[in-house]
Amino acid sequence: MALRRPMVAGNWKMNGSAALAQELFKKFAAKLQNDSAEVVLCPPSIYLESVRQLLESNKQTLDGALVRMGAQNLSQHDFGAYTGEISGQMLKDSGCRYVIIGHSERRRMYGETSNIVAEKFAAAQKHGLTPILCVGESGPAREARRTFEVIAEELDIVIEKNGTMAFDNAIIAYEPLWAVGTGKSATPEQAQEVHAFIRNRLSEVSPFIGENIRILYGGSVTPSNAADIFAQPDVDGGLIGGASLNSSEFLSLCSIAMSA
Ligand SMILES: O=C(CO)COP(=O)(O)O
Repeated sequence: MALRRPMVAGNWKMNGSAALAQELFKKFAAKLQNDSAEVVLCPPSIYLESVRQLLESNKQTLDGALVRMGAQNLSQHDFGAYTGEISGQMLKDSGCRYVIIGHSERRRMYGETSNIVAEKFAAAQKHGLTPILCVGESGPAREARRTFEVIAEELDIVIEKNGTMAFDNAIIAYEPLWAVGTGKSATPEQAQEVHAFIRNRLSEVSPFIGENIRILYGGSVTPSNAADIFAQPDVDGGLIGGASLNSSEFLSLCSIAMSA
């Protein structure tokens, strides 16, 4: 059995504040005392510096806990005339270890095609960031029994452009669109089924990667449904939206992951 350390990553989306970061760190210092799960904060880019400073100033109190920082997006380009964009190198310089790639909100609302997602995946790795690649089917696709087809397509484009070995340093998040922000999470069985499919697909090319890659579930995770979802054999934690904005709920989710 591979030892995959569970991860709880908070995707704040366009929410939160420097004050929320401070509140979270106060609770981390009191309650996060072991490294059996990894905790990642992905605030809006403008707050990365606040979180970086909090990570730095809480080094002692967080001793034993693994708290890290990620961004929500990056440019596929290295530099240049791309107004409003942020490069992988800039995120790396800001202290990020992770970056979310291909979130359904970006695919849907900002025209990110699977090709762009694959380029962003490459850009992240080029600059020493670990991509958290989001995949997931829409409600109609699930109803039409096209879930596996959609997931396979989204994965395969990234594999084709970057090679399977690129997944040696990546995380995948399964986020069904019908569960994101709807209050209706996937059942533990639905999540397990898709996670196993993703793991098997990667295992076909590299059993090592299939066995070791962490696959997070995202979509309406709360402290009341997390334990059953995180307990599934192929679920390695969660990518949390709404509940990551409430420090008590987020801390509960971290504790649940630590005992999963
Ligand atoms: O999109 C998500 C995380 O990236 C999930 O959002 P919710 O937890 O708010 O459903």
